[in-house]
Amino acid sequence: MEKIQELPIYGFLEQRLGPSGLIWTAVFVALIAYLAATQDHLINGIEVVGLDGWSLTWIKPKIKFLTHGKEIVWNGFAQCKEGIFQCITTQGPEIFIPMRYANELKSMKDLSLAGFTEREFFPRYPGFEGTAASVDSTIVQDVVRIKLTQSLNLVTKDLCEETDLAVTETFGESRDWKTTVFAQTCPIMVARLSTRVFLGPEFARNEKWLKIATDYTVSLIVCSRLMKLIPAPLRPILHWVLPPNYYLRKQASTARKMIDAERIKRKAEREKAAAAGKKPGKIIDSLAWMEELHATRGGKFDFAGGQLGMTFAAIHTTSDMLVKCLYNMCERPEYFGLLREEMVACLKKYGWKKTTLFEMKLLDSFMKETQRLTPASFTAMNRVATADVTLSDGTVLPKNSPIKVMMDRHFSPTIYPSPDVFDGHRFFNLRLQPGQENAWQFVTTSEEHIGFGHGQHACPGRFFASNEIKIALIYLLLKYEWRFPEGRRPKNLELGLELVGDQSMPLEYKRRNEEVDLFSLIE
Ligand code: HEM
Repeated sequence: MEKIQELPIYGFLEQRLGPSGLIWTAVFVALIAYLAATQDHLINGIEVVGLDGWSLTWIKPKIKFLTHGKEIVWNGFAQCKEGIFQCITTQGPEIFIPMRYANELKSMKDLSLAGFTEREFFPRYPGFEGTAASVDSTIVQDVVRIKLTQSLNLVTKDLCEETDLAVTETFGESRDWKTTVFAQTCPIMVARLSTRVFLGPEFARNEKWLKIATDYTVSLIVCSRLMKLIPAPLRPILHWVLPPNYYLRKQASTARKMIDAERIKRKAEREKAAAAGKKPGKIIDSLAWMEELHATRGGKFDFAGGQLGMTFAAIHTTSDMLVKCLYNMCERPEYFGLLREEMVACLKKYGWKKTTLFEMKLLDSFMKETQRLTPASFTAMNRVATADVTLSDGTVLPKNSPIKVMMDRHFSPTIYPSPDVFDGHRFFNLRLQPGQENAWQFVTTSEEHIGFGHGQHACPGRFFASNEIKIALIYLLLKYEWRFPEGRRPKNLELGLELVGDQSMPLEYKRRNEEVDLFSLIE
């Protein structure tokens, strides 16, 4: 300190600012230096696009990305060699890679999805347990990939039963036109259907749980976005005082109490059955599968976090797809007749089976086309490189760099003629080509369609989601007529590269006579 006091500048500043002003200036300078030293740096060797100049915290380009993300990324793709570039997204500098690399990237062991989750969804902070569970263990992924997918036949009956109840309770029996903001009612309906399979009928009808199941995802996304805007060194302090984070912690803690109580109840029932020398009744739901995998694998596992994680992955993604499908049908009402015809023919022929849903190929094509043009995000396969990764063209993705694959091929005229035009029959027709029957299903991922990602981490819940969406649409279309109110069309919300179905669009609906008695078909 004595040395500093000897400097001529010290005397000058003390005279100008006074002793307390001097201390505040020193604190301010130290903070700026700290922020500059800890901020994300541009990635070496990768072309930069969309940047107007250097910035200390990237706050300006981060905000610009929220409003102009798609434009920045599409321009970068057109401008840069091999279409690979970096730009500042809401999360700092990230590398964008065209879809033709999807096969090359899909199983690279040095590209980590957990690394992306760490970076994007803050699993180490309280309240974010829903993302921590899938970073610290693979139980959630395996429950979905193995147990749920193998049990699709078993859970179809439960799904139909719950959909029947939920749709009737939500939309009623009126033969007069009524109005609903479907994007608001849909997540609650999807939460109920999914919860029936994740946690059983009691939870599916428990309003407290359904509120958590629908709200937690929204809270988690809001908190993650907010945290991303805050410079990294300030996050460990500021997250405690941000009101959305407080709400997120509260939701996670309520979920924990409910899941813990359910586990205790199930354990007591197992013990009671054992004491009576009986075999405990078999429960078929995701909590039971988590218990089963945990018992064989051992180690620590957060069951409440696991359930929140499933909810986070499943509900808003599925609901958004349903909303966009129904908007696309109202936009092209001729499809209502065509789709109903297919649904009725399949149901009459097969009843409620997994094959019934597989045979609804026009519906499947309509869903895949909806996802091609209006995916939840215009990028997928989000990863972080855990070592330097060299691509076939020689491009090096440096260790620790975050990467995203752009959905550019979804809009390529060589793969999809008239790519900007919605064609509900597009994938139906592609599947008619010899040898292509399974290549263009809604659940198939490829270098030409990455709506569910691709490769090792491709969405394991897509088989369940496909069935759930089809069953919901069967009930919604066979039981009700749907239309847009006069003169109104939905406007999807674009935020960065994300695309959410219009949240305030009213839809008109009225009860119609279904051609088959859906309830009596449930075996
Ligand atoms: C239409 C609905 C859905 C869409 C659009 C969707 C989309 C995605 C995407 C794009 C990924 C990342 C894939 C990648 O990085 O390669 C993903 C991962 C995942 N999804 Fe889905 N998803 C949906 C429904 C579901 C459902 C219903 C579940 C659970 C039942 C689920 C569970 C998961 C899980 C656990 C992961 C992480 C996989 C891993 O860590 O390897 N998703 N999903």
